[in-house]
Amino acid sequence: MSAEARLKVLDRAEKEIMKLSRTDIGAVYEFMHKFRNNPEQPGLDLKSLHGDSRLMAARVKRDIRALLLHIGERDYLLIGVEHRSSVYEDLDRYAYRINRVTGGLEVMEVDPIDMQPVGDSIIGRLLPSTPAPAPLFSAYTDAQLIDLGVSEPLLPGIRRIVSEEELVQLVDRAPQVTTDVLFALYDGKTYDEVLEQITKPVRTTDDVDVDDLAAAVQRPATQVTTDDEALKFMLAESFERWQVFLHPTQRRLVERRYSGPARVGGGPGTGKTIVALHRVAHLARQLHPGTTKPILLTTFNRNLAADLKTRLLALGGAELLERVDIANVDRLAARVVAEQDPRAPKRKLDDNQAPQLWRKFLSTENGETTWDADFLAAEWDQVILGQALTSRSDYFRARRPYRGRNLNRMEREEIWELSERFVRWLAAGDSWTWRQVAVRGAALEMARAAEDKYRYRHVIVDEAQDLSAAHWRMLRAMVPAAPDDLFVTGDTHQRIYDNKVTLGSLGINIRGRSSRLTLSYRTTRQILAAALEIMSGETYDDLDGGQEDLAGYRSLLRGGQPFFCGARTWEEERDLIVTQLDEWHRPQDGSVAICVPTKELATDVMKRLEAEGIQAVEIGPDGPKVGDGVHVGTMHRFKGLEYQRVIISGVTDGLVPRMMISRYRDADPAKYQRERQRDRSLLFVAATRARDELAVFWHGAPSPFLSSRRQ
Ligand SMILES: Nc1ncnc2c1ncn2[C@@H]1O[C@H](COP(=O)(O)OP(=O)(O)OP(=O)(O)O)[C@@H](O)[C@H]1O
Repeated sequence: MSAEARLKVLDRAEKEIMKLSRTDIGAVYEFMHKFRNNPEQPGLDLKSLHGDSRLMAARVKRDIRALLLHIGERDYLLIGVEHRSSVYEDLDRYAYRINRVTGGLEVMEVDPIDMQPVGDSIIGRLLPSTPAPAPLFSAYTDAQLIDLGVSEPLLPGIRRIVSEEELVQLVDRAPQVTTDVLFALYDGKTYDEVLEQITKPVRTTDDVDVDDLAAAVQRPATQVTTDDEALKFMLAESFERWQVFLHPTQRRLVERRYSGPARVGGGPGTGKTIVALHRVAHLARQLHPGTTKPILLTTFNRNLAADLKTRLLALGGAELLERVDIANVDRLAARVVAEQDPRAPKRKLDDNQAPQLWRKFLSTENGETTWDADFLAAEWDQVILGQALTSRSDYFRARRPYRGRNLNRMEREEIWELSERFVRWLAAGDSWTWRQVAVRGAALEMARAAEDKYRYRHVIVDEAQDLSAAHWRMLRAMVPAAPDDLFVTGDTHQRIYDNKVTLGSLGINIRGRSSRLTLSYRTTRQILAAALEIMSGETYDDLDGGQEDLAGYRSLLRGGQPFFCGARTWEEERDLIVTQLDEWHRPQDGSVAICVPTKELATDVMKRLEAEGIQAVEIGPDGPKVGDGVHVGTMHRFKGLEYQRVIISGVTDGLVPRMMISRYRDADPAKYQRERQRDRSLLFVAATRARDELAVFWHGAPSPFLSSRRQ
């Protein structure tokens, strides 16, 4: 009798498939189609493997077999792909278990002779005869390790591990949670820290029945794909793992139903953007079909928005893209204003021109004022626009944190007057700043919301740390308060624009719906350690008035130590850059980037590369101009990018942090601290763009942020 079957693919099998040749991947793809149509068709030769009636093998092609688990009735799970000889030789080496902590299904290989996981035999050979070093995990009992989520069948092998090399071998094919837990303990985290940071986020809330495979396959801890999209991607060579397999912690955040606004934090490279993209796809699947765009996906700047669009297309295709509005937040505000206020000024000025504009305004329009232009510019930018204050009485009542000097009522009256005149003066030149556009956009959207007019059903925000109060007010007003209304991802350690907010005070209550990702997929442990050193000694907020740190932030990737080197002069430092590129064999395929603090240095570096016959490609506001070459850009441009190798150059005292901020040191200590923290974050962002290798150069004295390099 023929009957269709449901076939899912376990991530473990998917990894094995990816190691096959393209022709064999194609054969697996064909096999899956045939199997779904009728698993009993004779050509597939489906049979139970001795030892376990649920474990089955089927024919993919002459020398390849699929290893399957029969979940129940017509449900099967592809758990491995093997060459025929190995399938029939050592069938007992496969073990599958339902993890009691995560409730997920775990499949692993165990040794046929002594039922120990593969790797033990190698470990056995590696063990020196005398004297035996202490096993790495002897401080923990079996029960403790199991409580942390370690897979039980692997325990005997784990007990014998005495070195990092053996640990790496054992965890190579171990389930994800086991790997995470063992590495965290190995890194020196305490039992309680691991329990809190690694186990708790993946612990299932259901009662786990260790025989119920069907329930286990449904849980997020079992990483499966339900269709053959992944294989299609692989064949098209556009496949990236994140498109299909999320870490259980990530998946939980994506699929949860939140009773209101929710926030996901976490260090660089932990997959916040990936989570935001999957969240969009998840929410879109639950919407009624239609032609509208009920979901907004927004971020801080233009090139990041363009990148989100490309990635969302890869994840869900044109169909998903059609339901989602993607725009950077300033463009969104400009759109709102253009739609509702056609008389608004046309020319939009960069916010950091404000001090210069105030100076010009005061000298041409108001010769007699005693106020300092920088002070007024900061008061207008940070307090009036920063808090999106639209009336005189709001300004009289406003708290002015971080502004140093107190202002009495009369002084506020004067500043408000001057600000109004300044705005009129700008408008007379048909100009205003982007911050003004955002404030106007927020006011217009709030007026619409007061009439129950909303633009979206769901709003997803990436790079949330950089949005201003006005941006948040506008976004809040674009979506009605309801479950799953706002979902925001970001990392305050990477705040590189001067916008610090408390979401609660802006009508966005994330209390109790805030989570953090801790596993970096991008950077090696060695690079992470160097980047974290840059951040030492500062405190960071959690976007809601509290503090946040990077506790538990880690990576399973390994590589060489980052290279730090100083030169005497800028000329010599450029020699260092060329030498470093030579050492890397001058790759010009877009895998290397050079990051510098200023535009002038970027121009100098590009000239030097060109003189060397190396194609230098500038990273502009929309990202690198072309994909090839060696990319060169200022630190601000690096947000959202990722390279195999990165050189950060010009990390010199006076450039990082910028010399000009020292004028605030006494005049406005709070501003000084903020600016210094921003520059530190810029360096942190730059350092965490590197996947495999990082080199950091300076000339003269190194930046104070490289404290351990200073004599
Ligand atoms: N589950 C996953 N499987 C495989 N790769 C992943 C996964 N999650 C994230 N990645 C990869 O890790 C890298 C970083 O992801 P992403 O850009 O989402 O991190 P982020 O937290 O937003 O980083 P940043 O804060 O630095 O912008 C990307 O290359 C992404 O493809």
